[in-house]
Amino acid sequence: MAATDRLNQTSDILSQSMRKTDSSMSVVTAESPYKVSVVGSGNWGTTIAKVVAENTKEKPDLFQEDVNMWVFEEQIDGTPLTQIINTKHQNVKYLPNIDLPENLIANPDLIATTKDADVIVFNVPHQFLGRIVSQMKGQIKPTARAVSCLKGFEVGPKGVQLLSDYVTQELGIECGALSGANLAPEVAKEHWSETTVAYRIPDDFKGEGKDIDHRVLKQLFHRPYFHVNVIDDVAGISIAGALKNVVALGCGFVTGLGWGNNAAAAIQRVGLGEIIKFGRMFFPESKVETYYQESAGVADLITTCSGGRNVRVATEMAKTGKSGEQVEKDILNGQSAQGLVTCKEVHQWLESSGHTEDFPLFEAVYQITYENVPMKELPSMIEELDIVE
Ligand SMILES: NC(=O)C1=CN([C@@H]2O[C@H](COP(=O)(O)OP(=O)(O)OC[C@H]3O[C@@H](n4cnc5c(N)ncnc54)[C@H](O)[C@@H]3O)[C@@H](O)[C@H]2O)C=CC1
Ligand SMILES: O=C(CO)COP(=O)(O)O
Repeated sequence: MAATDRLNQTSDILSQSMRKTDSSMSVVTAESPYKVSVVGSGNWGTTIAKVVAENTKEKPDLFQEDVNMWVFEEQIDGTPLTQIINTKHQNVKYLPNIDLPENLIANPDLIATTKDADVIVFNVPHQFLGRIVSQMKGQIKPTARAVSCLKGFEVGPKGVQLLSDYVTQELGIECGALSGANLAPEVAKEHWSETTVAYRIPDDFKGEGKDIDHRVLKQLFHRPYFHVNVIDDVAGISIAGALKNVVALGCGFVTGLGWGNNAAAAIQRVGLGEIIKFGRMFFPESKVETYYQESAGVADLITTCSGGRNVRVATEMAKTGKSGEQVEKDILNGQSAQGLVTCKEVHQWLESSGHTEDFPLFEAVYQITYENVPMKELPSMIEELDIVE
């Protein structure tokens, strides 16, 4: 490329990035500031609630300051967790040693937390979502909008469904998604990271200043340490977020066996291929570029396989020979490794749709986790099934 072309290209990139900064910093207001609630208070639930509450405090023209966070109540040394959060302003069990904003208010009553909300941010391990939304039915504002920060799928009689679509179907409100390379402990410590928010503007959009749109979502989630890109591809970011947890289990198996970085990289390579294939096969509306351009794609795969809970659980499974469920209990102190649930659900779906052989890594992870297939068989399972294909 000629030097002048390179110069022009650089100046294009710079002006694009300046436009990006401009739009993220433009003033966005609402006719009536939006009330935001968070459903969930685990490791990521509390971290996102912190992010959101910091923004609502700084933007009174757009959001009501107080953010309610629903907490699945439990006693910590005889004191309710909600009481500890509201007095000590720390979630001592799921996000210890992180100070939370005082305008973040913990509440054990799900309906009281969400009934007045204009924006509901869902952030619970996905095995609990069904029960939560069934309790919320008919109890929230019909005009509310939602964002799901969960990573997983709903698999049932209707096939495989995105969790955001499940929320929309069950509650009748538009639901987008937030997903990215975001290990909660790092975001909570305000170490810089990126994320992707995806949201489709619904047909009943009430207009700028009256309803949630991409600019409002950027204002809600973007922080100096948490950079947000807002796009339309809800399916792409949700598929990547759910399936990277399955790949991370595979990565943990080879790591725990002591096979080193080459093996871990091989699992991630195969995993990325299967993630993209899954998206194209079952959610053709998802965009392939989302997987490599967005934080929710390959970047999330890398961070999770480097240091997430799923890779840690699988590594420990390999080292101790214990089941995934047992290791989760032993090392996560009540947190969840979602790959254990997701690999089972993905298997159910692939089996019922006749596609197990198209996804040898996902299938191998399932068989190792639940059917006692030895981990050392993993390379040959991927290879043999590749040959069948
Ligand atoms: N932790 C992380 O680094 C990240 C997590 N995610 C995703 O966010 C979602 C939420 O994860 P975390 O907040 O980390 O949760 P977590 O893994 O910390 O789970 C603990 C939470 O589950 C709740 N819980 C336990 N039993 C329950 C029940 N029967 N009903 C309702 N809630 C119950 C606990 O009260 C606690 O709030 C998951 O889908 C996860 O994959 C996404 C990005 C980062
Ligand atoms: O989704 C995550 C990072 O983006 C967290 O991954 P783990 O659940 O494996 O910790």
